[in-house]
Amino acid sequence: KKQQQDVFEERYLRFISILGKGNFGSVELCRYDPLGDNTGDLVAVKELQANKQASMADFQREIQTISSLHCDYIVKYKGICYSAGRLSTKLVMEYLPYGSLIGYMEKHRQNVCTRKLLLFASQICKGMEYLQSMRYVHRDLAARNVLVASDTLVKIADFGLTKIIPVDKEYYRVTQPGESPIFWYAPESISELKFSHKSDVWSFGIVLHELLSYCDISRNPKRLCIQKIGSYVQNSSMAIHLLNLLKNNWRLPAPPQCPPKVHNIMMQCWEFNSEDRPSFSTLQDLIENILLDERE
Ligand SMILES: C[C@H](Nc1nc(-c2c[nH]c3ncc(Cl)cc23)ncc1F)C(=O)NCC(F)(F)F
Repeated sequence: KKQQQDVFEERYLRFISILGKGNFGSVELCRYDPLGDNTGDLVAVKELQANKQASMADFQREIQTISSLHCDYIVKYKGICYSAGRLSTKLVMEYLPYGSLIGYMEKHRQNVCTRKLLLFASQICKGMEYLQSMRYVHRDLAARNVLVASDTLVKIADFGLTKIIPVDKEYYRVTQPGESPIFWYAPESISELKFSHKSDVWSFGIVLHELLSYCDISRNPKRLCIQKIGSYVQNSSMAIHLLNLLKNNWRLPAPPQCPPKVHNIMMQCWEFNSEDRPSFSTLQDLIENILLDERE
């Protein structure tokens, strides 16, 4: 179905603030205010940083991806803005006022109970189930790429690394690693740059760990892995050290006060062999069952 508003005119896009910097672009908070009376909508506008090496083709693919997604648990595409001056295209998305999950947890950790964490987890699971149904592999599922729409709704965002699985294959193999977030990567992604729905499941397990750790910076996956590996190891060989740890069955330790049933789900997502990992629909049921079992 056609978006109700596809093209935004740059002259009505009022810059308010920088929301953050992504893989190769920055996202700004703007008000789209054609009437000029501040009654227009707040929007999140992503643009390619001109100097960045990432090609326009990658950004066009990101726009193609997000504009094809229609799901309550995925950040909404609103349209594009052709900025004449800079010959560049801007991606216009809905603005989620509560920001990224990391920032939200830092601020609201006190009044977020385990049930709320599991509600967020099941919503991320539903978003990933939808993404899989569209044959997309996210490749960068992490708490930093989950946005909070309200106290009871989170959405998956940042499709900059998302790829489509070819119909005749089960996985996507990338050519160059890029700035890879290896601490969220499945073993086959680290060793063979292979990405599949099952490697997204591994990353979902890491996100579950982040949620149950309330996105505590002192317990974040990168920090815990480096503590185990040793901070003297330089980046280039960090991947091989992490891979060996995973081969020897080391996994992230259960977060404090993490219910055993939830830690058990994480461990299933972290099965070394991708085919032994649950699907997102199975994960959905596992999480729902915990929510139902532990109803007061
Ligand atoms: C680079 C941008 N970074 C940030 N964005 C926002 C944000 C708040 N509210 C938002 N509403 C819609 C969007 Cl697209 C972003 C924000 N807040 C802090 C950030 F550091 C980003 O896209 N991050 C990936 C993801 F969106 F998943 F968090």
